Amino acid sequence: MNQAGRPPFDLEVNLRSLTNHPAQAIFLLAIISLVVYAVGYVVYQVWLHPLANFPGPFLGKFTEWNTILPSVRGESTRTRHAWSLEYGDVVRIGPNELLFGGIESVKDIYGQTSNPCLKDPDFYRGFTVTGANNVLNAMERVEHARIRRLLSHAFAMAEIKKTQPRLIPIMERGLDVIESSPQPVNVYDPLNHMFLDVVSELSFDKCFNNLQGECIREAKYADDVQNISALRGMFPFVEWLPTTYVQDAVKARPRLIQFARSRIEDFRARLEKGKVKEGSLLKRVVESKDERTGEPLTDLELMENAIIFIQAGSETSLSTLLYLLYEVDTHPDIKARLVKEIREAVPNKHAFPLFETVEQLTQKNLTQPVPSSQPFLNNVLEETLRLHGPIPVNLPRISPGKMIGGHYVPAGTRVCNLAYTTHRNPEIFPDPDSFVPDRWDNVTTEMKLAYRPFSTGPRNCIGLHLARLQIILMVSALYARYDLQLDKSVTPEMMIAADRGVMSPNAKTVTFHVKPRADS
Ligand code: HEM
Repeated sequence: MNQAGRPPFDLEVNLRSLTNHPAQAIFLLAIISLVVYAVGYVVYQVWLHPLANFPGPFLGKFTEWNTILPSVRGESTRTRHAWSLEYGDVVRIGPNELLFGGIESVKDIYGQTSNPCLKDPDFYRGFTVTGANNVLNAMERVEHARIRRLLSHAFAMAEIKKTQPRLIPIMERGLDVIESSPQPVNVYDPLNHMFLDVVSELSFDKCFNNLQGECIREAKYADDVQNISALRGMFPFVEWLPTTYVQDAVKARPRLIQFARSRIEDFRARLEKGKVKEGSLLKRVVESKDERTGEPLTDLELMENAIIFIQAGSETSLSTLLYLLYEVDTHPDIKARLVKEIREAVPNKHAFPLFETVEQLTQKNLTQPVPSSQPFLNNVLEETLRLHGPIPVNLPRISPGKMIGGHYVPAGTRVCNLAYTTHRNPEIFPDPDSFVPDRWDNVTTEMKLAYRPFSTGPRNCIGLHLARLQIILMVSALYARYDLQLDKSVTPEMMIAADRGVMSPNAKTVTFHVKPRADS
């Protein structure tokens, strides 16, 4: 007996007892192997892995949960930004994942190069409802280029301008709903419906009519499905989770497919009868043939792309417009300048402006070198997109094995550079958290590199002209027609962005007093 009153440890006796109880022995062996494997795994990941020399949070060196948990909590973008501030320009945030924060790496990750970083299939494969490819989720360069070529003509600014006779009546309807609502009015819902109506008109060639209370369920199917797209890609088993959020998305998918299919069939039927209206985006797409194969998009591809336009093109524009109105209203001097500029360009408060009327407010005046006399609306929009662009989020790519931002990154490593971080670089954008439209009077090379609300390179936003046109038209029409005043109930906390892939005001409540313009 030892001092504690226990018999001394006898290895031979213990081993003999294990041989007499094989089940216990197997269990013990399994536990020991597991512990050895776990210790070996952690030692390898932390000290011997090819990414071991990059700094970063300790958990991230050996577990994906480091990035998964902030995503599930809707805190992915702000958490990643905080890591960049804490650890520097290159951070190892996952076992096989690097987060870049400097502008040098932007072109290496997202730019047009002979050895590009392609989209991460684990992330993007969930962005399809039928399994067919669309322009957002096509991973391979050749396949993506084929779809993009077929779509790009329809999305060129010249074509987008031609859609105005179809868009403006929808926008007018949106204004009517806002104006006729009891005041003050939460503009979130009518503007959300309006952008969904606009994008459905262009994508399916038939408006949802959300503003009139139609197709609300169908628009929600698209939203529900989108909520778990990225999660589905990374964890295919997520659909088994019995939470309402996930199960709503699972139920919505077949309904969305059925709805989209019927809309495409309806479009085909109208096309055959010559009943499709002019300025139809979908008509342009259907007419496009691949210059290599001579083939157009298949009906399944048409459907997939139409759904992606709805998902990518509504909440993004909505969020940008809401933040612009909020920032302008909370900066009275900026509001006075912007309203004056718009009312001078659009003197008739009863007419809805055409884009051509206000376009000069969005372009630099090259004959006028005095910065302070540059168009102000453009600066206000750029500054809104810098601070509140709706997709400054994780857009993961895979390194093919190359130098990125001055570091060699092995093939297969997941890489990303957040626009959220480059948009807040204090050396490029002094006083980065303040809303300062005038900073866009003097655009430096660094600002051009850092600023990418629509991303950059071959996978940048195909809808950027449409986004700009509809936001500029709405801002111009709102300030030309109305005296707007933010209601006191709207607090900065309510405007903090919810982060669900698209960032938009979390409270979904942005209340304004909207009165017809007082002056003549
Ligand atoms: C202010 C509004 C918008 C912003 C800030 C925005 C931003 C972006 C960004 C950052 C990307 C890159 C996504 C990635 O790499 O995964 C993107 C891609 C895309 N956007 Fe937008 N977007 C806006 C509006 C629109 C609109 C109105 C549409 C169409 C109706 C649209 C359709 C798309 C599509 C289809 C892609 C995928 C392009 C590709 O991979 O080739 N977006 N957008």
